[in-house]
Amino acid sequence: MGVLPVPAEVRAILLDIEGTTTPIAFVQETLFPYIKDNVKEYLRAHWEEEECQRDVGLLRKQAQEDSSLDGAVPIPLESGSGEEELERVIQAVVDNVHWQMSMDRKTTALKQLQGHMWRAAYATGLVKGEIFEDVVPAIRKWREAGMKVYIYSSGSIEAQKLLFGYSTEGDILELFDGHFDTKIGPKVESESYRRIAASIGCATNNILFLTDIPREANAAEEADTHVAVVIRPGNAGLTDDEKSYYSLISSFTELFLPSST
Ligand SMILES: CSCCC(=O)C(=O)COP(=O)(O)O
Ligand SMILES: [Mg+2]
Repeated sequence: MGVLPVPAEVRAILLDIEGTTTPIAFVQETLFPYIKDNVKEYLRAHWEEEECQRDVGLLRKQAQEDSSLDGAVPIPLESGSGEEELERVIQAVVDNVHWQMSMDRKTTALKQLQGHMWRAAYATGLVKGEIFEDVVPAIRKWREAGMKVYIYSSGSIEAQKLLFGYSTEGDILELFDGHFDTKIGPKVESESYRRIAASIGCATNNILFLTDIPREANAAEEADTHVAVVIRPGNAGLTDDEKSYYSLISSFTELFLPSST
């Protein structure tokens, strides 16, 4: 097992979810198929609700922005009433969601709808958020050492809270000082990390960001945030250059805090 000393100026640890706290397989093989299998039925059941209409509005706006992309699926406005017209629009939303998911897009519009859909899956016990076994004990230790701990995921804040609120380790939301999603900006843009630091009330170099994705690590580093790339079973492989450039950990227990005994 390696040891990665945490720089003394670090006051907060910012965690990615998929591939960092949580197996990619859980997201790709449990959470995402639930959306694909249930989106049509969900839209039919919730169509008249304000939240659902807001989600559809966001998806429609995103579809307009995506109109020049290969295979993009537009979402028409409902023109008139009737079952057939409603089914036509719902089918367009379903096709749009499937198209976005086929490319694992991280748009806020898609992530908002997914977060709302997962509510029922978690609340009924159909799904429990999977977390690597080193995560909870390590976070408890960091917090005892005075470290703040935040989540930054492309999954919506609501989806994050469901995953950790209904996790295999129980409700562990108390372990986090706050949550960020793509509403603060995409994870591959350095400005997002400056906004997160401003929101936490610290400098970017007071933060250590743990992620499985080198592009995200690169964006954070450009903003002067400390980074380590996390290697977990099922994560995409790294190039030799990435392996030699980034600090790497395969378990949260490998982080060594200056105040750790
Ligand atoms: C937090 S819920 C499911 C995860 C998700 O939708 C996603 O896109 C994961 O992205 P991450 O930024 O956590 O790698
Ligand atoms: Mg990730």
